[in-house]
This record gives sequence, structure tokens and C-alpha cells, in this order.
Amino acid sequence: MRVGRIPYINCYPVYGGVDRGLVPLDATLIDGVPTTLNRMMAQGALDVSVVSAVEYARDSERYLLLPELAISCDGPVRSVMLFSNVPAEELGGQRVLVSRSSMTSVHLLELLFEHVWKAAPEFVPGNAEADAVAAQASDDIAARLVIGDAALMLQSADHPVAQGHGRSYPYVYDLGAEWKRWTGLPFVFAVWVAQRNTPVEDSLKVHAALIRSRDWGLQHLDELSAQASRNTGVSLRECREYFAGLDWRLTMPDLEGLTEFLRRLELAGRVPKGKLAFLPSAQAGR
Ligand SMILES: C=C(O[C@@H]1C=C(C(=O)O)C=C[C@H]1O)C(=O)O
Repeated sequence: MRVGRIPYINCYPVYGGVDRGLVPLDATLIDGVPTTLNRMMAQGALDVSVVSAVEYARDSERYLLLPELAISCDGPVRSVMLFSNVPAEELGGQRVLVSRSSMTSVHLLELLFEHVWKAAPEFVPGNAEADAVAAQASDDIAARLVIGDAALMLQSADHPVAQGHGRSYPYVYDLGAEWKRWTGLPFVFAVWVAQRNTPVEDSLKVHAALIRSRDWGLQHLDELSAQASRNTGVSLRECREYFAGLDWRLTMPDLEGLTEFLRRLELAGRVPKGKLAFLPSAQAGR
């Protein structure tokens, strides 16, 4: 089995037990930013992976959702941020760089511009991972959408990535908070999916291992925060707050936020009409 993993710290709580050998997983783990994993799943190069929520909706016939697993927030997410020189409402006609690593956040950003900020910027896909952010000192970009670890680093004024970037932004928008303000709902950025044509027993074994690993992770957020802080240079306090604001369980309210987001994307013609289909997990065992 080939299993995808995003190397951002927001995945530590799901893979932590597996990484430490506490939960056996008979699979090869393949790391990639969300859009890389989306593409690999779309091509059948992975059996099970975390993907952008929008990747599921883009081709829901192809996938089965893994129950009880997601990356969600109910309010501020802290790692999906629009950094802007001017208020978002004034970005019409200006260049907004959107992270090429992201699919969900780009769609959410576009919905917010259309319905909340009522402005039509020019979206420019670009590299917004930490190495690129650290180097991008000067360009004609009025705002940039940054996700994952790089977004956390850019918000820490004394972090080398923020220092290297050399620019500060007077207007910073947290997309989890903006969605919550708009709809009152949690937001699901990422889901785990299996290929429909991978044997169900094999996907179930991976699912059961990821659930056990995630359960370990939820019990050890302090240890994982310390690891996240060491690996990113983001302070322990910020990593703790970050993990406290995320959830990985796909609760009922999360599902409501997910379906509301996908409903709005369907209405806008951004994803095909689809349905939710879950891997039948009754036998997964704990
Ligand atoms: C909260 C986050 O969620 C992510 C955002 C994704 C997207 O925008 O497509 C996909 C996976 C998650 O890693 C983040 O990376 O900051």
C-alpha cells in the first residue's frame, strides 16, 4: 500500500503514532504538499492519502472518504492566511499570489473575494513554501495566500523566514476565521481518501492504523507541539495554540462545514455535483 502524507506539522497528530513505531502500518509513506498528493491520487499513484477537501469533490466517483479523519478548524486556523498590503476589499484588479501547494484554500479564498470582500483580484499561482517565502523580498504582489508551516513562520516576526521575506503586511486574514464569520461553521481543509478500486480490506487496515495513530496523537499534543517547534523554529507556545485550534476527527459540525463548503462550490460551478461516499469502516476495529 502506498500512503500519502503532508510534511506540514498539521499532520503530526495523525501520523505521530505510526512514525514512532507505536502503531504498525504495513505501507510505504510518501510525502508531498497537498497539490502533489492530490495529483498522485488522481493518477492512481497512491492508494490512500490525505488530500485537499476540494480534490475529493473534484472527482468524488474516484474516491472513498476515510471516516473520522480530517484536518479542520472551528474559527481561526492560523496556517491558512492571506497577507495583504491593503484591505481585502481593495484588492480588485491587483495581483494576489496563491500558494501552488493548495487547492482547498484557493477555492475558499476565491469564494471569500466573490461573496464577502466583493473584489476581483488577479490570482497568480506561485511557490509559497518556506524556502520561497524566505527569498521573496520584493515583487509586485499586493497580497499572498500562504498555507501550512510557511504561514506559521511568516507570522512569527523574528523567524528567519519572516526576516528573509523582509516585508510585513498590515492586513492579515485567517481563512478559518473568515469562513466562521461568514457561515458560523467549522471548516474542513483536508480529508483522507482511498481509491475506490483499492481492495477495501487493504484500505480498512490503513484506516484502522491511522485512527489508532491519531488517537495516540490527540493524547500527546504536548509532545507533538515540542517536535513541531523544534522542526519549524516556530515557538512552542505558537505550536501548542496551533494544535489546540485544529481537529482531526471529522465531527458532525465539521461534516456540516464540509458539505456547506462543497455545496457553495457546486452552486458556483467550481466542482461537479457529487455525493459523499465513505469507506465502510464498521470492521476497522480499534
Ligand atoms: C490547515 C491546512 O490545511 C491544508 C490545506 C490544504 C489545501 O488548501 O488544499 C490541504 C491540506 C492541508 O494541509 C494547512 O495546510 O495550513
